[in-house]
Amino acid sequence: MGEIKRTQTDSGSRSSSLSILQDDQEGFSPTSSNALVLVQNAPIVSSYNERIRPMLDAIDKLRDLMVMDEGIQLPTIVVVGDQSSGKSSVLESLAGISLPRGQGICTRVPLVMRLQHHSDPEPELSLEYNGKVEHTDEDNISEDIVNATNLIAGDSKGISDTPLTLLVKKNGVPDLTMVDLPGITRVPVRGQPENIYDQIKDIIMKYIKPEESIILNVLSASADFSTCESISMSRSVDKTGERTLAVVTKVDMAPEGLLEKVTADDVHIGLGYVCVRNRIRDETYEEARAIADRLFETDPFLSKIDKSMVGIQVLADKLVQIQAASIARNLPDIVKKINDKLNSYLSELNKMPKKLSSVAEAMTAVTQIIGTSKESLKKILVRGEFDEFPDDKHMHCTARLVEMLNKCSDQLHECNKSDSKSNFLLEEIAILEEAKGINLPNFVPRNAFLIVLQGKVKGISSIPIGFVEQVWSYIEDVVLSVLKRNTENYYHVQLSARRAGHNLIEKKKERSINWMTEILEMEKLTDYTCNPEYLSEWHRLMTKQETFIQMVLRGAEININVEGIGMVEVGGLRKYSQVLLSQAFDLKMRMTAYWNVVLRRLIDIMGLHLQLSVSNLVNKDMEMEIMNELLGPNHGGGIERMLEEPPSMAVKRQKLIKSIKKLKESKEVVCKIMDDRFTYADYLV
Ligand SMILES: Nc1nc2c(ncn2[C@@H]2O[C@H](COP(=O)(O)OP(=O)(O)OP(=O)(O)O)[C@@H](O)[C@H]2O)c(=O)[nH]1
Repeated sequence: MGEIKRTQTDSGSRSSSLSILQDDQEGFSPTSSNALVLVQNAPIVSSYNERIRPMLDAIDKLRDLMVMDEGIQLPTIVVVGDQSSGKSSVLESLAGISLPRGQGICTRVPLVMRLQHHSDPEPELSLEYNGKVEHTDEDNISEDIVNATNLIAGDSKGISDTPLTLLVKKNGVPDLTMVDLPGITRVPVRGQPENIYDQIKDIIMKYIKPEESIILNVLSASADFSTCESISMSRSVDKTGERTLAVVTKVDMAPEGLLEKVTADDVHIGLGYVCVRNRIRDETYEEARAIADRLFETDPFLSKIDKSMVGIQVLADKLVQIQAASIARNLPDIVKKINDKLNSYLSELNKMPKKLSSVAEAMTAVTQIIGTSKESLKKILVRGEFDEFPDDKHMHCTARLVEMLNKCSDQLHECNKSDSKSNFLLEEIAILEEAKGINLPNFVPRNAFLIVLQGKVKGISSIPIGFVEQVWSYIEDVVLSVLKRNTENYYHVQLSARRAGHNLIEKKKERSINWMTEILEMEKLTDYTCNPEYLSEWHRLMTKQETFIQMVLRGAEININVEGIGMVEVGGLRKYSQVLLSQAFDLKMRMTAYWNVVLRRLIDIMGLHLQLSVSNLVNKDMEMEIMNELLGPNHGGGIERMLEEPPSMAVKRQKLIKSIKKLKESKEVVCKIMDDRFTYADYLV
């Protein structure tokens, strides 16, 4: 049995170092399962180990917490190599335990191997996968790994990227965490999918891409390194090789020329080469170690290789140092990333709406939503304050509404002017001729005036109706967008508010159209105004009547400028009698004076109606409609439904809570070691 050699330190402690030696011959028991043994170290080495261990433990804890899922990469030694290059054999030698070995694909899932030295002579081994922990021992570990792999990746030769963690607590092992990955193969064997190469490559790339990863490239001595797939993969992510270390296995099978190969370093391995001869077949670790040592001492080719480049101990030392340096280098950044992520998730969670847990809370939320929406709408629709939407001109409502009203007014006035200048008085004459009766000739018949008036009102009626429709569709737009903004966090209220908003505006629009139609009917029915402007304007216009008629009858002019109308053609009027022309002129001037009054009356009243409707909408109708939508008999249960979060929101909240929990635990882990007064730079190599 190999033994662990210890001596008392000055302080009497029995702490172990990383120094790994092969058992010497004296006192060596061949039954030992340990390939590596520890000797008591100088205090400086020992303290180095004691300081590194907490950092490694912290990183391992972060790995267990799956902090990598949050996009925080951890320093990891990743073991890659072409199929059967000897990856598992190297790990076995480092751990002193049996792993599944053999020809063809053995490693089919990422195997996270955590080696931890512990003082108890009894090793403790456990496997963790799919959220469970299984305890095992050295005799069964190989078989248990195979079984666990089968459970994760299936019984055939398929692979999976679900990791399997093997924790080895054993006296004398170096404190190392490494991930063994499936070996690269181009040709699928029976039971393997056609794209096996791509699958393996994807897993390997995922692990070796992060800058924090150290690549342990396992190369068979007999292989041409430059054609190894694992070399081309590692070089694709680490061009200079600064984070790649090469282990050359099977040196016993191809010793010749190996020295030249590793010294030439054609493939740019920045962290250097270590040549090893692994345990094969049923050799014990001790036998294997002795054979390896002898080989590097006596083989004519291998003995020429510098001793700092051969043997498992050298590999263990290098790995521990590289690992420590990598952790020390990356730890501050990891701490920062954990803090940054945690803060950003916390603020995201805080920004999310509070999850409603009772009807009272839901009612309060609805009241708040309605209150806020009312205030916003009062500001933009009634008071003309647009500080909530400074850059969105569409929401500067009072300005937009008055523009619509002005446009409507322009259209109405344009329509009035459209009386053809060439048909001047002809329409009036035609109506007068049909409205004549047995009565005195110098009275303008009222029915003739009403006929002209009705025609004119009919002619413009589509303009105010169009205006009403345009205004309400604009208000609907504004109201729905304010409601949407204020209900964003309450899915069901948003739906109800939207429905309520739409229904309400439809009702208001219908009322306005009915009202407008009634106004137009009123205008058609009666010619009335108490506005004195009508009479004064008519009088003013009538002062030109005599002159106009004389000019027409004289026949000297074809075009005459008529006050209030402009230039008109009069050639066709000469044939009519003076009485008829006088009546027609009178009728025209009455209508001109009165029409101005009608148009102003329409525009004024449209403006006032609009203000009243908007004010009612904002101050009472909207609240009533939304409440009715949420609580009314047809849509009961609306408030209860508010207690359910929309699925997307619930998923997001759960995800955030989970990530925050993970990051808080991670923060605790790193805080603990940051508190210990390490100077991390001390560990940089
Ligand atoms: N002669 C000799 N054989 C070795 C050495 N290292 C490994 N082998 C043998 O090579 C074969 C493959 O070794 P593994 O350790 O299973 O290789 P692997 O890279 O882990 O294999 P996969 O994970 O399946 O790709 C086994 O039969 C080992 O015994 C060595 O140094 N010398």
